[in-house]
Amino acid sequence: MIELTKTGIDGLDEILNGGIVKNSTTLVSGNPGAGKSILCLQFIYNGVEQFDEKGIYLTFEEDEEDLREAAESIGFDKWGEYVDNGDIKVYDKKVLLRENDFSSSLELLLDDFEDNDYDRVVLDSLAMFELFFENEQEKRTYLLKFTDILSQNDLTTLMTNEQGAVFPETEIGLENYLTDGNIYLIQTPTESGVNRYVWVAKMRKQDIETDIFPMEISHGGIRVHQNASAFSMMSEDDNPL
Ligand SMILES: Nc1ncnc2c1ncn2[C@@H]1O[C@H](COP(=O)(O)OP(=O)(O)OP(=O)(O)O)[C@@H](O)[C@H]1O
Repeated sequence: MIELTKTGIDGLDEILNGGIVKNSTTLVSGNPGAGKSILCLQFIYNGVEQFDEKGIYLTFEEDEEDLREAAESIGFDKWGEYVDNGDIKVYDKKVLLRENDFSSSLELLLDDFEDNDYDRVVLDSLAMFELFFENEQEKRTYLLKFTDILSQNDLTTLMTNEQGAVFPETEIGLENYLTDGNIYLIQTPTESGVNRYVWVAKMRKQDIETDIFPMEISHGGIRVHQNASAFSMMSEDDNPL
């Protein structure tokens, strides 16, 4: 029986057929503003709030204070409280870049994994590997090592991946092979704002709904509509954007 980690995100667990496979690494791809960070914050926040599961958030883009502000402004009101009491551990760019090579950061993390019983990890973003390694071969080796360590420590991980194009690119990068799951967040501009969609393209060992489903971002985070018509039925006033 495959164990699943629920995201707690309305509609997403349903299209994932229950949740993300436990101990797996899933790539969350999308262009800027598509909602990658919000999905990841929500995954970690819901872990503590709904499932009593501790989480680690690794970010190279922001510092802890900014992340706290972003989380609380979207409605994850107790984010700061959870960080302060240790249910959520944030490794921000100040901490991660203080170590100037990846092995030192990795050791720091390993010690923490051993000392604490975490369940969920977010890495925002995969582009950090570009920062540490210029050499493609070295990048691959460490990425593989990193995903192995995560899985050995029973961690369910989301990694974000910045995409240039609005629609998923057809060229499949190495990171897609190294990860167990692939979630794409897509946004398309409309006259009044933007339409948002989620596409779970892959989830190893799981029978998933591979259609593209509409989603929205509003106070409280992401909600996925399982019925494609739900989005078009929303009135302009209901549209958060
Ligand atoms: N309270 C809110 N209500 C509606 N939409 C919101 C709210 N807060 C943020 N958003 C939307 O969420 C999007 C930001 O999402 P997020 O930061 O997760 O994107 P991202 O994919 O991580 O982008 P980047 O790669 O630039 O960090 C923005 O497009 C913003 O319009």
